[in-house]
Amino acid sequence: MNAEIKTQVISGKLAAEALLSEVKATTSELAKSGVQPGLAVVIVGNDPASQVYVSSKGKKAEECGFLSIKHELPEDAAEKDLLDLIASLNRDDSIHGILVQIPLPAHIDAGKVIQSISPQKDVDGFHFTNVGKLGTGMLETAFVPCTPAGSMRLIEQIHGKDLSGLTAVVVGRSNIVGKPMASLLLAANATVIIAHSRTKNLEAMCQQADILVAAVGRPKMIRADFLKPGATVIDVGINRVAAGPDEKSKLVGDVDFDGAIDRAGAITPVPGGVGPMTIAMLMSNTLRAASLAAALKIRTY
Ligand SMILES: Nc1nc(=O)c2c([nH]1)NC[C@@H]1CN(c3ccc(C(=O)N[C@@H](CCC(=O)O)C(=O)O)cc3)C=[N+]21
Repeated sequence: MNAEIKTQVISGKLAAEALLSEVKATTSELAKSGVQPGLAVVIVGNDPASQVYVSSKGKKAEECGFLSIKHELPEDAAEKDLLDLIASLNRDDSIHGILVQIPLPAHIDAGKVIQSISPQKDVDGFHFTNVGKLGTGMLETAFVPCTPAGSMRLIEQIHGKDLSGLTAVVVGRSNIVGKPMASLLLAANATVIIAHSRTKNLEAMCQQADILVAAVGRPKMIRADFLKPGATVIDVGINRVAAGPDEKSKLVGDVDFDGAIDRAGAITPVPGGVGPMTIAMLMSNTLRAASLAAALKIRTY
C-alpha cells in the first residue's frame, strides 16, 4: 500500500446517471416542439452477450423518453435483408439513430453494412463521414464513437477539458476505440502515443502516461508497474473470465485493478466504469441526432 497516493476511483455509473438525467431533461424540452428522439437497434443472431447489451440499450432509451425500436434478424439472415432494413430505417423520420450491434455473423460484410447507415443517423460514429469529421476536428457536427466519447468525459472529471502538457498513452488501435480515442485526446491538446501488440517495451511506453487508456481486450494485461505514479487510468476492457469451478463468470478489465489502485491517481473500475458511460453516450448521440434533424426542418429562407 502506498501511503502517499490517495487514489480516486472514477465512477462511470454516477457519471452516466448524471449524463442520462441531462439527456432526459433535454428530451422533455424537445417534446414541447413535438420531437421525440427515436433509436433503432438491430441485432443479427442470438449471441447471449449481444442480447444483454441490446436489451440494456433499449431499456435506457425508454427511460430517456425515446422511441425505442428493436429489430431482430436470424443468424442466417441474408446481407441484403439487413441492407434493406437499414435503407428503410434511413428513410424513417421517426428514427434518428440506428445502431447495428457488432459483431455480425461472418457471412455479412460488417463494413458494407456500417457504411450503408445514413451518417446523420450513425450514432455509433462508425461511418466514414463521422470518422473523417473526428479526424479533421469538425466536432460540431460529428458523431463520436460512444466508448471514446464516454472515456473523455471521465478524463475531463480529473483533468478538465484542456490536456495541454499531458502525455496520453492509448493501448490498442481498433477503429472503434483506440483510434478515435487518440483523435479526441489530440483534439484536447494531449501529447498522444498509440501503443499496440507490436509495440516494443510496452511497459516503458505506458510509464510515460499521465493518462493511460487500456483498450486491448486482454484481462489484467496492464499491471501496476506499467503505471507512472499518480496516473489517470481508463480501463476500456470488458473481459468475461471464469471465476471458479461452480461460480458464474465475472467481468475484469484490461488493467489489474487491485494492483493498479496503489499506484494510480485515478482509475475506472470494471464493471461500473467505461461501460455505463458508453450506453449513456449512445443516448446523448441519439438526442443530438434528433435535435440536428429537427433544426434542419426549419426553413432557411
Ligand atoms: N454497434 C455497436 N455499438 C456498441 O457500442 C457496441 C457494440 N456494437 N457491440 C458490443 C460493444 C460492447 N458494448 C458495451 C456497452 C456497455 C457495457 C456495459 O455497460 N457494461 C457494464 C457491465 C455489464 C455486464 O455486467 O455485462 C459495466 O461495464 O459496468 C459493456 C459493453 C457496446 N458495444
